Amino acid sequence: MIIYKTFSFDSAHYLPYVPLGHKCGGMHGHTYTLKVFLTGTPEIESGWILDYTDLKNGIRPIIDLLDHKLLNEIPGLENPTAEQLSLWLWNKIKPIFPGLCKIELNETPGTGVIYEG
Ligand SMILES: Nc1nc2c(c(=O)[nH]1)N=C([C@H](O)[C@H](O)COP(=O)(O)OP(=O)(O)OP(=O)(O)O)CN2
Ligand SMILES: [Zn+2]
Repeated sequence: MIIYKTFSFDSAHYLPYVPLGHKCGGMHGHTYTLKVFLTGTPEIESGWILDYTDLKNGIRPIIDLLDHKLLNEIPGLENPTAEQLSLWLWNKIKPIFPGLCKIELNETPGTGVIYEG
């Protein structure tokens, strides 16, 4: 079974390696949406895989590293494409929640990345 929780954060970025004149070369912002998926078996006593509140409390400090920040200034995010941000998020979340099986990161409502490790 898989549970998930959705998070949102606002960040600025620019993409340093796009060709001259590309719209993403200049600084701009996105409201990112992150869905974190955990796989597991519901415990007999609680009936859940993990309390959503514990998931929220574990992910929140990671989101706080990104929210209202310039992503390019964060170590490991010097080229903050959605793909690189997904990898960065995976590497932060997996040690805390080993059941992590997928993340879905939307940069705009219609574009995003799905990463399954
Ligand atoms: N594979 C990727 N392509 C692009 C990325 C990325 O991270 N991975 N990022 C960008 C830029 O961040 C850009 O801000 C987003 O581009 P786009 O989706 O085109 O955004 P728009 O809001 O302009 O979308 P429209 O649907 O055209 O309005 C670019 N590419
Ligand atoms: Zn962008």
